Amino acid sequence: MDSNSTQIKCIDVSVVSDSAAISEALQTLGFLSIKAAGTPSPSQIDRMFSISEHFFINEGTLEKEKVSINRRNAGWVKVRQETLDVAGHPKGDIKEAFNMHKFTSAGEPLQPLPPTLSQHTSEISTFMQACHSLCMKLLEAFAQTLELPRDFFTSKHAYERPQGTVLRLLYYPPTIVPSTNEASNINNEDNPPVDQEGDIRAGAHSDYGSITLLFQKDVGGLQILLPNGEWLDAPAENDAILVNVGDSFDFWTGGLFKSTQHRVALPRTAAEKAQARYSIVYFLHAADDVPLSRIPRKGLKGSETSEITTQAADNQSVRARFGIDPDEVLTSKEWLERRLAATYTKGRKD
Ligand SMILES: O=C(O)CCC(=O)C(=O)O
Ligand SMILES: [Fe+2]
Repeated sequence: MDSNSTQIKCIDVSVVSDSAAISEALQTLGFLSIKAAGTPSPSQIDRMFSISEHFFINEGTLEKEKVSINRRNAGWVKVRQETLDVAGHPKGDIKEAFNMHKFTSAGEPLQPLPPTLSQHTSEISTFMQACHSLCMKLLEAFAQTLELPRDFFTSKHAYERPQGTVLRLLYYPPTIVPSTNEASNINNEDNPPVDQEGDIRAGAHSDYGSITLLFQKDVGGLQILLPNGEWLDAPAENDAILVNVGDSFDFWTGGLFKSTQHRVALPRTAAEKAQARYSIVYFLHAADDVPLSRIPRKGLKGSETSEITTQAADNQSVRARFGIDPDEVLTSKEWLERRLAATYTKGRKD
C-alpha cells in the first residue's frame, strides 16, 4: 500500500459500525475508501463501466445533443460545458458527462435516454438502487457517529422523495492524438485545443450533496486538497469505492465533517495523455425541501472537546468559503441550484 492510500482511511463496509474510524476520516480528510461493499458488486460495477464506455464512444453526437444537460441537471455535458472552478480554470473542464436522475421504483427512467443507454435501463436502475442502499448504510453509520437516532439522515433521503440525486457517468478523453502526439482538438470545433498548462479535467470543487460514491477504473488523476494546501494524489483502485461527504454535511455539522475540495488533473506523461479516463459517480442529495441547517450541537461529538477542530472547521467550512451568512438557511434544492448556476456558465437547456 503506498503512502497516499494510507492517508485515505479504508473501512470494510461489513464493519461500518467502526464509528471512531469513520468519524476521524470525515473530520480530517472528508474522504474514506471502502472495500468489500458487497453491493454494488464488482461485476455490477464492471458492467456499468462497459455501458458507460459504449455510450461515450459509440453514441452519435446528434443523439447526445438531443439529451443535452437541462436545468434539472439531467443529460449530456459536452467538453468545456461545465466549469467546476470558474476562477482557476475558466475555459471549462476537459470531460464529458451523462447525468441520470433516479429511476422510478419500477425501474423507469424519468428523462429521455439515448439509444446506447436506454437498452440497459434495467441494469442501470439496479445499479442506482444498490448505490442508494450503500449510501443508506453509510448514513446510519454517520448518525451513530454523531450520537443521533439511527434514521436521522436516512429519513431525509428516502428514495421516493423528490431529490437532486444523480448517477453520473464521466469520460475524460485522451489529451493527445496518440499517432501524432499533438494536442487533441476534442470533439468540438468551437473549442480551443487542450492546453497542458492552463486546462484541467475537472476543476477544484467540493460536492454539493450529502454523500458521493466514486468508482474509478485503472486511470488515476483525482487529487484531494489537504489541510496544508498540498494536493494528495488519490490512487485509482478498481476494487475500492471512494466515499466523500459533500456540502450538505458541512452545513449540517458546521464544518465538522469536511466537504473537501478535489479535482481531476490532466495526465502528465505521454502514455497517460493518450489514455481516456472513465469514472462513475453517485451523488446522493437530501430531499429537495430538507433545510441545510445546523443539527443539534450535542450530537457533534468532538465539537465541544476540541476547540481547535471547531475553529479549523469553521474557517474552511462551506459557509466561510462561499461567504454565506450564519443565519441564512438554504434548502437542499436551493443550494444545488445555486452551485449548478455558477458552474454552467455556457448555459443549459430548459
Ligand atoms: O472523476 C472523478 O474522479 C471525480 C469527479 C468529481 O469529483 C465530480 O464529478 O464531482
Ligand atoms: Fe467531485
